[in-house]
Amino acid sequence: MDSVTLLCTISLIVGGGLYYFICGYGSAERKGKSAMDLSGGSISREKVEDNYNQYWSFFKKPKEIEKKEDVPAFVDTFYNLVTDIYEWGWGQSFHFSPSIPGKSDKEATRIHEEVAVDLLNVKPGDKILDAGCGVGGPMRAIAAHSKANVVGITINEYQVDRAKAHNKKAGLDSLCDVVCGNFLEMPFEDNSFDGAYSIEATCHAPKLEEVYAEIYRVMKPGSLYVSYEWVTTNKYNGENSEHRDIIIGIERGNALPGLRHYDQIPEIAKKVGFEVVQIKDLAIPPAKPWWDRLKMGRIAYWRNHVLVTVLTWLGIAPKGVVDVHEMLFVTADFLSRGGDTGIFSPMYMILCRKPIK
Ligand SMILES: C=C(CC[C@@H](C)[C@H]1CC[C@H]2C3=CC[C@H]4[C@H](C)[C@@H](O)CC[C@]4(C)[C@H]3CC[C@]12C)C(C)C
Ligand SMILES: C[S@@+](CC[C@H](N)C(=O)[O-])C[C@H]1O[C@@H](n2cnc3c(N)ncnc32)[C@H](O)[C@@H]1O
Repeated sequence: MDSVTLLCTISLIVGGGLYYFICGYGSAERKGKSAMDLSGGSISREKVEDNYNQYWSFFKKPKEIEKKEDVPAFVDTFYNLVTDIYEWGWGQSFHFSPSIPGKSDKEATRIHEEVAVDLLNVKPGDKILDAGCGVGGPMRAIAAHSKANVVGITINEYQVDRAKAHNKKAGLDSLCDVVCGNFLEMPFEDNSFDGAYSIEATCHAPKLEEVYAEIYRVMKPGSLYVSYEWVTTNKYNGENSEHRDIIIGIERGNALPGLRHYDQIPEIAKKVGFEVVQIKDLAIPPAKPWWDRLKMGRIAYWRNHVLVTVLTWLGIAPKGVVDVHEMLFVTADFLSRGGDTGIFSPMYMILCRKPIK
């Protein structure tokens, strides 16, 4: 073989390998978003790093994030920064679910979503609300399963565009609609929904009573609302510094203005007028650990870290994406520790009814 042929062969092998490493490798749910597409959502690429620093500045002045009016902007910035990385490394459903032996992560995710809508007793054609819908993974599973019309709301405009594109691609745009807005003041009529749900989203509200009251307002009397809440459990001890570190780590890596204890959830629901029909921590055994998926992904996260660093260095990914990825890397560890110690659950389920007056 002459040297030119040898060089071409080596370049082909190295190039092919690199292409597979960057674009091809990954589980089924990761396909669709490649590392080459990582962006800062609606933020222009030169401002990603600044916005990441701005996100952290909220935690330097913790009182800031207690101000109701500042929280939506802080959450919006967070989702501009993380949405692409979530889709690339997790899929279109931005939540956890208990592991199910013999089922893939994708199947376990879908089952967790279907459980929610099954609790709502909705009929085909009913109109239901998804408060904090992300890029619509749950919305599409729920619409396909129940044949209900789902209207999602998210504070993040980039997610609205992503969700609409996914709905269309899945052929579900006639059942699914998405609007950009704040779930603390929704652009919907009183008593207009036949049911409502939120999956790991209301934890972003500075005051849970405000989002519950708003969801209550738009629901028809007699209809049901189910939420999967992020909470601390009875195992959490505020005097224990390890516990405190884990919870602070979870709050900071997930744009949370402050985690609530699970006893507060039904109290708040009753305060806004709901009847509490059922409460259950879906993370409790015999449910299998929801954090197994995070732990099992560790090698892939290292690979992702290398990839994101190289892509930023080459100028393909915007500056700042490496920092965001690193923040999520650290968060994954805090979340796993929250699961291992049992002090935290991301799936405290509450089912409520708006009474018929
Ligand atoms: C409900 C919320 C989000 C929950 C989860 C969907 C996300 C929480 C932590 C995220 C991730 C952590 C590690 C990332 C990894 C380093 C990267 O290489 C690929 C993406 C991750 C796995 C990422 C995916 C989404 C999470 C699991 C909150 C915000 C209320
Ligand atoms: C972790 S994601 C979950 C998304 C979706 N439920 C899922 O499981 O894929 C939280 C969602 O809540 C939305 N959210 C947070 N605060 C909000 C607010 N004030 N108004 C509207 N949406 C909000 C975010 O934009 C994001 O879409």
